[in-house]
Amino acid sequence: MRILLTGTDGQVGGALQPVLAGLGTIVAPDSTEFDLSKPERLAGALDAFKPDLIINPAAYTAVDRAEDERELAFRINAGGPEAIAQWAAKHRVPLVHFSTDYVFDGSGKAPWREDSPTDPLSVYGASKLAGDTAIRAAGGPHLIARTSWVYAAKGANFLRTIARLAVQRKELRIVADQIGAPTTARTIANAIADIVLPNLSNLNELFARKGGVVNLVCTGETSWHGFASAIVAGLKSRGLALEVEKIVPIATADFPTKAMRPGNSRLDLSRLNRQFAVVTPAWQEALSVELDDFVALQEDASRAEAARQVQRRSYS
Ligand SMILES: NC(=O)C1=CN([C@@H]2O[C@H](COP(=O)(O)OP(=O)(O)OC[C@H]3O[C@@H](n4cnc5c(N)ncnc54)[C@H](OP(=O)(O)O)[C@@H]3O)[C@@H](O)[C@H]2O)C=CC1
Ligand SMILES: Cc1cn([C@H]2C[C@H](O)[C@@H](COP(=O)(O)OP(=O)(O)O[C@H]3O[C@@H](C)C(=O)[C@@H](O)[C@H]3O)O2)c(=O)[nH]c1=O
Repeated sequence: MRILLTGTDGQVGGALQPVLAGLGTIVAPDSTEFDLSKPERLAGALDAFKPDLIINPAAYTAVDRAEDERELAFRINAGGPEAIAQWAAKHRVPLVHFSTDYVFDGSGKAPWREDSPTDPLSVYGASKLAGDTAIRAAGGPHLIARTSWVYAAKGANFLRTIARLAVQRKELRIVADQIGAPTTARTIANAIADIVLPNLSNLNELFARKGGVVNLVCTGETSWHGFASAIVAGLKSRGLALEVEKIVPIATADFPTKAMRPGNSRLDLSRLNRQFAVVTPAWQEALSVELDDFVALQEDASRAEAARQVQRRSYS
């Protein structure tokens, strides 16, 4: 089995790589070898890779920057996935792709279902929705896992932003009126593995029956303020020295950003639970696992830095 896995420098791709190891040959091209912003080149690359399964977490994820880079965001998030999906449909190769809560307008309080009406508020959300639509239109066997608020111990994400700000500032001001489910890349990777691994020999048939979009997030809900507060409490309880004393809940209007973000990002997990018998951990439980990893990485980095300083002193 040859698996083409994109985005392994990113959070979800990085978490998927070890989970899929041992299943066969994993081809993991970087963004120069398999550049989604050049959709016209992807079919040729796929002809050469000859994958039996494609998993595509690569994406343009800079939400605010996308407002100024609309064309690039659409090429990477819509044009690239469209080209991959057309190749996959033509060769009957199953495709796993990822979508976002930002395809919704964030109205109301009810969790969004897979078939709820979409109406993105941002260029990023619109570009991801265009990717989802193109994959469905290509008509091949596919699964689009729609997730939200993704983070990991490594990478560019909210956990690492808050950890950095918490050592720099006495006060953090964090929006408390956007509600969703923080989700670790590890949770996503494990769920995809639970779906894919037992069905490797019949993924086309599985995706034909149960494919399409499936929501995939940790269980429970919180606001970004609730998430930040849990991150800070978790870091403190693990002995990290932080400056922060106060985490002030604010309204979205008090934190102006280039891109608009949905107020209601709740995603309904019934389809994941029923169709795939996958149950994800509570967001607090997943956070605890990730914080252990984050703190271990910090300690490794401090030890490496201390060793470098000793070495520098011994040379001078
Ligand atoms: N992060 C989040 O909060 C959420 C993410 N999602 C979706 O989940 C998926 C995974 O996201 P996540 O792992 O967090 O993303 P990351 O931002 O962590 O990683 C993105 C990856 O995409 C690659 N990439 C970017 N541009 C290109 C390109 N032109 N061609 C090929 N590869 C490219 C990056 O490579 P390089 O480093 O070389 O640029 C990187 O490996 C995406 O589809 C995203 O839209 C959904 C909801 C929430
Ligand atoms: C740093 C910071 C952010 N915020 C707010 C801004 C925003 O509403 C919220 C999250 O900010 P971020 O910019 O880190 O997150 P953002 O990039 O919007 O995260 C999104 O990324 C894309 C890729 C997705 O698909 C989404 O599911 C979601 O995870 O926190 C504060 O209120 N105070 C702060 O100090």
